[in-house]
Amino acid sequence: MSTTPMRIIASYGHQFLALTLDKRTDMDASAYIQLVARGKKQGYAVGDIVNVTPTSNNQGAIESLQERRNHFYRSEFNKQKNLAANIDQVAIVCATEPAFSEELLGRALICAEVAEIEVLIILNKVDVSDKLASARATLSLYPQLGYPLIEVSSKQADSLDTELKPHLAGKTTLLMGQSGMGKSSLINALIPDVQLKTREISSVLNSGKHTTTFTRLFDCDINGQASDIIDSPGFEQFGMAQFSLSQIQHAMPEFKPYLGQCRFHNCKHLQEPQCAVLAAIAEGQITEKRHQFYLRLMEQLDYYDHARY
Ligand SMILES: Nc1nc2c(ncn2[C@@H]2O[C@H](COP(=O)(O)OP(=O)(O)OP(=O)(O)O)[C@@H](O)[C@H]2O)c(=O)[nH]1
Ligand SMILES: [Zn+2]
Repeated sequence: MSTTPMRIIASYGHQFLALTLDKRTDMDASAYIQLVARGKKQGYAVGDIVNVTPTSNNQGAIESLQERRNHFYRSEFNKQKNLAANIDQVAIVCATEPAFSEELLGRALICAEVAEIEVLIILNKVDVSDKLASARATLSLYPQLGYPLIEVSSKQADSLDTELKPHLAGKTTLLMGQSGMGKSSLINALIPDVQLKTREISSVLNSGKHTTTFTRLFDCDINGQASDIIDSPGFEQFGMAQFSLSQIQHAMPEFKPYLGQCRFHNCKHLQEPQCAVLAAIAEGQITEKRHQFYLRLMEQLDYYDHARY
């Protein structure tokens, strides 16, 4: 039997909704096809193109996955948490208040680097003026590492028009952030009727239980260009059990010029003699803060490795 290519536009646990490639998410909810994964349980992500055998009007079985351009996920031990596939960029929402976790930001940046996906850092709630200076001070490092940083307030439409929309127009963006950073407020401001659309999806996906804790894609018009925004649940952790130490080292942009320059080829940049990374820290080319971050990641990899075997 022949299969039909479809794009996954929502996922909740092991349930998926998809649309045929000619349809948009702002059409009637009856266009959504509920998918089941056949055979070997494989992880699928919002944004994946899958080949589907229709089983009834609004249902189908996933037969295979089309090759991904990229794949963004986090993982704790063997549990893989798919966030999105085939995206142009990851936008990480931070806020002046409540304070965001720089650790989680750093981890998300590593995942994006390994997956070779562009990043945008959004500082939201810049109208909270008494917290602005400290948020800016924390984030000032990241543009130096090559990550674009913009400042917005979801309560000030002009800041979205001038700062945010030009970055989103014509692109597929995964929007992520810790709970409370204002991700939903940004999406509400960007996409009209989003709450209604979310309710429709949630009724199909989760048999009537209204939940917003699923990942879903909205195709929308931004500055006259077809754009996709993928909304993901607020996260409180960011496991990276999938990576090797070398991948992490290469995912730190300021480490890159020094890798391979140490005396020992397998240098871990801990306290080895003639370590180029440690020398760069002493010269102020790499911050102490990022080295500490790197050491914490390394410790965690050791922990995963020992716990696995
Ligand atoms: N002052 C100010 N408050 C904001 C802004 N954006 C959002 N908020 C408030 O911050 C709180 C959290 O916003 P949400 O949009 O629900 O945050 P979220 O990141 O979607 O959080 P979860 O739904 O828990 O994932 C709400 O009380 C919003 O009104 C902003 O730009 N300025
Ligand atoms: Zn070294």
